[in-house]
Amino acid sequence: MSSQMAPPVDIFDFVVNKGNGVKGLADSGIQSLPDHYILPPEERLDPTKIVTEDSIPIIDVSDWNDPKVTESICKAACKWGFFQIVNHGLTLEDLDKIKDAGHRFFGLPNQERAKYWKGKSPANTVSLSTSFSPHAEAVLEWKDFLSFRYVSGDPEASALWPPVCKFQVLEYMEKAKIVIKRLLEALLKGLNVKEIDQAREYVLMGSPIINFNYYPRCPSPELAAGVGPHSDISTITVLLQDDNGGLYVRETEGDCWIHVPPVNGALVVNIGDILQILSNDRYKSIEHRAVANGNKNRISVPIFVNPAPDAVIGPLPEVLEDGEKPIYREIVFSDYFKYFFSKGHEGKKTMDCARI
Ligand SMILES: O=C(O)CCC(=O)C(=O)O
Ligand SMILES: [Fe+2]
Repeated sequence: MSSQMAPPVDIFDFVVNKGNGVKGLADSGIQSLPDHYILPPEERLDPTKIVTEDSIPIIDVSDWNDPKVTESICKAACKWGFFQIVNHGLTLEDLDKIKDAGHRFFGLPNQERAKYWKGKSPANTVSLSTSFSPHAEAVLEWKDFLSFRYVSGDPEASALWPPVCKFQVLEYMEKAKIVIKRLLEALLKGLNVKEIDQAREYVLMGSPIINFNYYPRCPSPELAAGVGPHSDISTITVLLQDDNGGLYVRETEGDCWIHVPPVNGALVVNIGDILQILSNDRYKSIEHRAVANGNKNRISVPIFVNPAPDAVIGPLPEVLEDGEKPIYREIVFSDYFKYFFSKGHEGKKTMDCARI
């Protein structure tokens, strides 16, 4: 089908305004990467800056009650801001089902996907977009994403979300929620917080978002950004990647990038800006980026464990109880969220707006 179609003349209009996304572009018969996606050389991932000897920890969480598990999680959060977990309770089948659901959605014809395009979607809680902030970016990112705001038991979800994937998304979220709570309990224990009550739950995980990130096969992946360098604004992010690889994490010291190798059955966990703020910089929200693949479509499924929109975020009293000075002022999560999306990806600059 694709080779018989003429590539679009106005790329931005086709991809962004018409809601075909970069998936529509990849299917349109283009042979080379359009200028809109070509990064200036200094912004490309420099292959000489990829570290291979270091690796982020892989933590076996089969016994969440083992103090060693908590210790490994908290240590990794301080040192790397990133780790992978295995034996977390989600089965290989659970993980395959959610990735398959994402591929089904992006396998729909352009006009079927476009029904969910941002601003046109039948539901407030689901929207399809491309790149990051296409109207604010100098160069577009080679990525589409379908985003679901998850509210347990929400009737809108089963009525209006895309039928090809809605039940799998809801089922995955229900199961992942258990893992998320365990992770947060461990991480908060390391900050002297004994118990996560309802008020704390509202702040830590009041409004989770789950995405299907879709990176279609890319004509020149080395020239493009799948996702440019950024840190997540979440409390934590729990990400499922496929076996293509392509996720890189910035070294805590230095300017090199560490590949996060796909590990069968693992989930990648990273600390987001909100938990860095709550922990007054004990835990690190680390910059990362993703590249598309030259041979295959890549999918990843992050859950952004976000605070409720009106939650007020600042360093936790338990962290400051020994007289430590707060590094951040209090912010309302929805303000932080809006600021993040008002510009292109800019590494870790978003956090500066909260710094005292
Ligand atoms: O696709 C990936 O591996 C990473 C995506 C990511 O960093 C994000 O969606 O925030
Ligand atoms: Fe991210």
